Amino acid sequence: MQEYDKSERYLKDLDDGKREIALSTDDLHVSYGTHEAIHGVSLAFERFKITALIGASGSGKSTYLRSLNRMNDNIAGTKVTGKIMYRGLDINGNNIDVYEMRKHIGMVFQQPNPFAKSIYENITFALKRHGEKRKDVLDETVERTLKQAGLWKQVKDDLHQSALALSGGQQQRLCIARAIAMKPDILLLDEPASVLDPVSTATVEDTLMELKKDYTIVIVTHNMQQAGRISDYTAFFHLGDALEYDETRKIFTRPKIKATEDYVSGHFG
Ligand SMILES: Nc1ncnc2c1ncn2[C@@H]1O[C@H](COP(=O)(O)OP(=O)(O)OP(=O)(O)O)[C@@H](O)[C@H]1O
Repeated sequence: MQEYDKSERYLKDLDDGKREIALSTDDLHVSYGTHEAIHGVSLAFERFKITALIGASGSGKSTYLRSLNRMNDNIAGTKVTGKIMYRGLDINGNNIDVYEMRKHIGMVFQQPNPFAKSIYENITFALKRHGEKRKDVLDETVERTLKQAGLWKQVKDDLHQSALALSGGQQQRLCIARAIAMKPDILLLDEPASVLDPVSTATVEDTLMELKKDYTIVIVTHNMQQAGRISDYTAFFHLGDALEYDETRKIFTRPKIKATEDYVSGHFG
């Protein structure tokens, strides 16, 4: 593994007062038992932009992403310290209603994971759990989210069919529709296209480009072309640190540090 100088960090300070920051972390550390996987990462995510988290396997991208809406709370023995700031609130605090917070910060996972229910039920599940019974509101949500996820035309006549009958790419777009049904501010996606074929990947990418009009998106991806195609900003993770963070075109054309250059040019391993 290539050596690197930990002091060598080029983290663009987006939080300069000129942009609207939707979410940020300040000195975030994450440990699994005695193993610290994230060593104090401070990043700010601009509103209505797509930020890609890239880096080699095991560099901590998923661990960091999962922290952003406290999914690591579900893993026994995990400790997260540092601040996660959302709307002026440290959502890593003890007094946070995590369930409520996740309505604002939604997540889509690598494997499409629709419930074994109909397309309609998948999308309306959380709303109904929150007490919404009005059919017109539920119908409107189903249509709106499926349109935003680019799936409406394909499934509008089959809304009461099982979601499990959809293709992998369609299932993933349904999971995106489900994630936006609660109208979150922020969408976290952990390699949402890595198990999909190129055509489905392209449709998911198109969907994300559409969604950034309304949502702030943070996406983990191993696919450099994908990061280059869809993201505005890119953070390069290396051995549990964010080493470089800048506009994507700069990360890909003029990275400031060698570890980033090696990774984006495929010379890293
Ligand atoms: N649930 C867990 N329990 C213990 N250790 C974990 C757990 N999840 C991740 N780790 C460890 O944390 C470190 C970072 O892993 P993480 O999955 O966040 O990296 P990653 O960059 O997302 O990797 P990949 O690209 O392979 O998904 C690794 O050393 C990994 O072994």
